[in-house]
Amino acid sequence: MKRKLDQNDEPSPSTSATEEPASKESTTKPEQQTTTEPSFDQLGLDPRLVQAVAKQNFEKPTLVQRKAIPLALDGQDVLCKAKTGSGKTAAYVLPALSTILKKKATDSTPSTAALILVPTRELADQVFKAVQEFSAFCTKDIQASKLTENVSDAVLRSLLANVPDIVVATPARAWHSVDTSALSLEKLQYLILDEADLLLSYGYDEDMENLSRSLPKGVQTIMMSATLSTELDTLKGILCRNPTLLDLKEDLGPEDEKLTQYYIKCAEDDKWLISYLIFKLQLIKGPCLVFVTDIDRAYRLKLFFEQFSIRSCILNSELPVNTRIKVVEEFNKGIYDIIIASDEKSGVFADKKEADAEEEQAEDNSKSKKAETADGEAESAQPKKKRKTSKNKKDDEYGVSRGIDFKNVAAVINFDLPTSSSSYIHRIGRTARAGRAGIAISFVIPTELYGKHRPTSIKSCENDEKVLGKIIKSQAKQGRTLEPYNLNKDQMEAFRYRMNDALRAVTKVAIREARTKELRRELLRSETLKRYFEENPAELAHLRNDGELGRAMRQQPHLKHVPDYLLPKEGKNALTSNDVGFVPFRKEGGKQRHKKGGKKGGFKVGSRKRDPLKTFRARKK
Ligand SMILES: Nc1ncnc2c1ncn2[C@@H]1O[C@H](COP(=O)(O)OP(=O)(O)OP(=O)(O)O)[C@@H](O)[C@H]1O
Repeated sequence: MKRKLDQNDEPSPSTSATEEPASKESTTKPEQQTTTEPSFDQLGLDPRLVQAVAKQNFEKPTLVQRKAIPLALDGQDVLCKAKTGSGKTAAYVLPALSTILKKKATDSTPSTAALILVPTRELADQVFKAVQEFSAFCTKDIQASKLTENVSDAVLRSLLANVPDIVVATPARAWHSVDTSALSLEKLQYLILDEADLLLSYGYDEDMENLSRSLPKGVQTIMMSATLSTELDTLKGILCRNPTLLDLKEDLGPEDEKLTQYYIKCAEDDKWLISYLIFKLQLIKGPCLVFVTDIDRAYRLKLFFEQFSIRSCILNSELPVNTRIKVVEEFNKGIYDIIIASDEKSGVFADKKEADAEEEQAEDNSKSKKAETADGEAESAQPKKKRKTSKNKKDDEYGVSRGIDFKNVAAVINFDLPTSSSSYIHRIGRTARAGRAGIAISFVIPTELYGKHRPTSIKSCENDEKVLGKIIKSQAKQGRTLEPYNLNKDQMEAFRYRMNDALRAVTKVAIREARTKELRRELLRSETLKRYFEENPAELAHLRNDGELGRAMRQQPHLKHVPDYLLPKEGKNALTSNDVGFVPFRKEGGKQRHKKGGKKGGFKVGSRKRDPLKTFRARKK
């Protein structure tokens, strides 16, 4: 009989494949956790790891950690679905490290015991850092390597010469290392696939198949993701695994929800106007991630913002991986407040017409399989589907909406709506992480307004309304809602000519120039090219002198300031009768909001009472 685990159940080897804990005691509400929930030192982990976890200030294991760690330590294959930002990394790194330490206590022969595969280089970097942090008290016993750079085979061999216990890599780099005999998987005990459902979408099909043929028998497999897709069935087929499914749904009440989601239906050019207002008038303060469809769009928005003196930085697949990692690090340190990320991979799922239908199908399939497994029947191995090589192979190993742990993101803004509900889940998952609050605002172009403003129209938004419908449906399954975000159109109008002025200045030439300028800067910084430039100084000089900044963009200094006369004098009640998600342009009575202690007011996201969008303080320059 199918057995349901509740929050206090310890998973055991006989655990059924299903997991519907409907837990309120999730990571988002640690204070509600009952005393019967295990602490880190009760999970069976090596004490040195528990010490490292304490050093990270992790007070209690999150739901996914409580459920997955015992199963993994017990030697089971696990396929785990848990929400974004719920702590999946520790849930697989800790048991892998613990198993290695246990083995090392009796056998010190060097061997690579764990391979962690991730879809992007940024994620590899992040996971590698997590491995280092968790092994901080056993550095003598744990050697880890990260394989992301396109280095020569000789360098690769030297990197792996010390036979690291744990390797973090993208499937392509992992397979290349195995293929060139730099890495041996003979003694592998653990295979971990993070963002598992994405590995095939990123075009790693062949690499995964090749790797699967190099795995020794009996390797334990852990697959983690925040969304399930049919790709996972294919992966299970490739790896011939029959994992226990942990489908962790955190059944939070509305009062527990830390993520507030809004959508704004507006015309194509209104997006630019509203975004300008949001940032210039500081309707949102704190670190923001702005997602757009492609690289040109990102530079266009950046140049548009620059004219209003709104500083932002860019993240895209064209930038070298080290630059991308640096951008994320600097954002996490608070150096930048706005990242404009082109989520080129959001089309991964959209490429397939029935993406969301497939996703739902996958969930249904897993449910029926859960029932089978729970009844004690062995789940039949998936018939190997003919796997097409993904169109996205040409893409770099880049991804920003999946897995990257941006810290303290106040808001995610879908300037361009993604084209599938899965992409939406991962994008908004960059905020409200680890129990923190956050908001998501998505622009939606109504069908009748699509293509009406050619200069700002973009193909990916053609079906925004349809996609919004799917998003609302998929969020409703998690008990979440999206609310319309109401703006007073009349008040916005006063700013329209400024928006148009700025938009007109951002020509195609200006965008191209900005794009090349950024690449040029990265080339000049490149360590790899240092030697080349030493030998070819003329080329270096040429690169340095090739183009001045902003040459192609008309400079309009007057746009940098917001004149007082543009700001409405009335309070918010005079502006609208609708109070939901309303953006007041000036606080009632014209007084500015100050925090206790006399500091200038900001907002705290996630609380209705302190809705960031309701506590605006206009910046007058
Ligand atoms: N037990 C814990 N207590 C407090 N913070 C935690 C705990 N576990 C993880 N975190 C923090 O939560 C954040 C999110 O963790 P992580 O990146 O592992 O989430 P994730 O589930 O893998 O997210 P995604 O699906 O987006 O990849 C990290 O900053 C991490 O340090």
